[in-house]
Amino acid sequence: MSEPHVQGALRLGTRRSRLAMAQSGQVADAVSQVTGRPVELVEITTYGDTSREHLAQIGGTGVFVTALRDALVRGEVDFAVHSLKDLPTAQPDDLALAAVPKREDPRDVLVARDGLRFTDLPEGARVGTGSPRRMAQLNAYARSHGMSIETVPIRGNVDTRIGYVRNGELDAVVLAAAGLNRIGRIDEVTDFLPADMVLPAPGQGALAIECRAGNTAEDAALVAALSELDDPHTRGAVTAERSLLAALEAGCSAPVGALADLLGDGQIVKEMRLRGVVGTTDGSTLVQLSTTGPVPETYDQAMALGRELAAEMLAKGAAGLMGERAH
Ligand SMILES: NCc1[nH]cc(CCC(=O)O)c1CC(=O)O
Repeated sequence: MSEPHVQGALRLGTRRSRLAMAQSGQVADAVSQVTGRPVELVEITTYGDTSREHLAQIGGTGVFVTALRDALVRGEVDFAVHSLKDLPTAQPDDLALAAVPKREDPRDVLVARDGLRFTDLPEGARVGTGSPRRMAQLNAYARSHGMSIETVPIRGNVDTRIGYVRNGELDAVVLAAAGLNRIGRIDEVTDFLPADMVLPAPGQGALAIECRAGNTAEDAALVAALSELDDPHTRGAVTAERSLLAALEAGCSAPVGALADLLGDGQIVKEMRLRGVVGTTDGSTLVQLSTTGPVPETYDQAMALGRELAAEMLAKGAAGLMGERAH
């Protein structure tokens, strides 16, 4: 049940987690600025928040998103903020991805005991992550560098995960830099994992602002107002990354990493590079490829880059490495 809302206020549907509240609060301020209207937060519980199952088992795709989308479609809220990496690649017709604001640091990070960096982890170190993508790449890195680590499937919110390190159950956990930044805990990072070691999830570090697609004049006006918060560079990059994911027919719990970035000579941007990886969680097999093309001028061109890389990855056996569960 939502409270009767303040006259003129926009209702922002949000999950209750600290991360969701932090990112919704930041977007609420920005939306207030561009629309001149107050924004009120409406808390919504999603299946991903209440289920104790491992994400990979409950299917991953969309578990954090569905309840927010339902509230949007029912008209209980006016817009929602998602972590883009949690958003399924198929966009429902009745909803619009009105804005993708400028992306934060897309990297994964390590929070380890005693300030340890990944390469300093001792023999047999227990590294917590519920993500098959992170497991695959960290285990592959460890194998090829003569390290022995044990990846331990965990889940829970950011506080819970860091708690496993603080209480000594695990030597380290892997998280997204962006999430830690947003909740003010970036100081606890002991190692920023470079993209050539661990490619982040497609869209990691970016937010998505979603609203109804605009069947009424009011909805259309909101799409237009929210689109002022869109960052075209971020949107181009995440469009390529998500196109790769979609073309691999993988969901957000699949072991797929992707990152698009711009390559240049000093200030002159020359090309967009898209890197992608898929692998088995034990790290014994990885398909990791990169492609470059002209900086896309349209989202169709960005999508074409993603599809092109997906085709190359599929030709190298990527399909056989997906659909695998966390354990
Ligand atoms: N799957 C949960 C989730 N969704 C978005 C983020 C972090 C913020 C982001 O990537 O934008 C996280 C936590 C994490 O992976 O550490």
